[in-house]
Amino acid sequence: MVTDQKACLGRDFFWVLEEAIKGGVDLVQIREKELFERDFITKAQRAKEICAKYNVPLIVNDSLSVAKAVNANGVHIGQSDSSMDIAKELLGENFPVGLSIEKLHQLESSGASKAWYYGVSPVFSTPTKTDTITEWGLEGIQSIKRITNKPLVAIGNIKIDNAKQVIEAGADCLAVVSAICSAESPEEAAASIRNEIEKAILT
Ligand SMILES: Cc1ncc(COP(=O)(O)OP(=O)(O)O)c(N)n1
Ligand SMILES: Cc1ncsc1CCOP(=O)(O)O
Ligand SMILES: [Mg+2]
Repeated sequence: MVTDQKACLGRDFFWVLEEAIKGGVDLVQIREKELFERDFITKAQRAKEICAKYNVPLIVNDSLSVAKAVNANGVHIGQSDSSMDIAKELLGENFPVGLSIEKLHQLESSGASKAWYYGVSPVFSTPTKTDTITEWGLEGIQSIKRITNKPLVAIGNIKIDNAKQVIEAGADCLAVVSAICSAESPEEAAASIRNEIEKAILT
C-alpha cells in the first residue's frame, strides 16, 4: 500500500496502517506531501516500527534524506524528483530505489537501468493524484512487461474490482492508496485485494 493522510478520512493514520498490514499488505510506501522534513521523519519512524512488528518493509516516497534518517528499506522517486545518481550517491549503490515510469522512452535512461522496480504510473487516472497526463491502461502494462524484466508495481485507481486484471496484465505488485486507506475497514479491503492477487497468480 501507499499511505495518504487525507485518504484516511480523519481516522488515525497509524491505526489505518496497522489494520491494512493485518489484512495482508506486505509492502508499505509512506507518501507525505505536506509535512516538513522533521515531521516526515517522526511519522516515518513510527510507521517503520509498526511495519517492523509485522516484518513488512517500508519505502519512503520522494525524500532521500527521510529514507536515510529512518533507515528505510527503500525509496521511491518519480521523474521530477531527485535523480537516480543522487539517490545512489546519498544512500549507497545497493540501496533499493524504485522509479516511476510514465512514458515508454523513460525506460531507456541510465537512471532507469539502476532502478529496483518500476512504478507503472498511473495505470488508471485517479483523484488521489491529479498531476498526471496519460494513463497506461492494461495494454500499457503489457507493453512495459514485454520490454523489461524488472518488477512492475502498478499504481493508480487500483481496487478490488480491477486488481486481478492488473496482475494478469503483467504487474508484479499493486500499490493501492484510497481503496485501502479510505475503506471502512482497511483490514478487510487489504485482505480482499490480496485475495484477488492470489486468485490471479493461481489461475
Ligand atoms: C509505486 C509508485 N509508483 C509511482 C509513484 C508516483 O511517484 P511520483 O511520480 O514521484 O509522484 P508522487 O507519488 O511523488 O506524487 C509512487 N509514489 N509509487
Ligand atoms: C501516488 C500515485 N502515483 C500514481 S497514481 C498515485 C495515486 C494512487 O492512488 P489511488 O490508489 O487512490 O488511486
Ligand atoms: Mg515523487
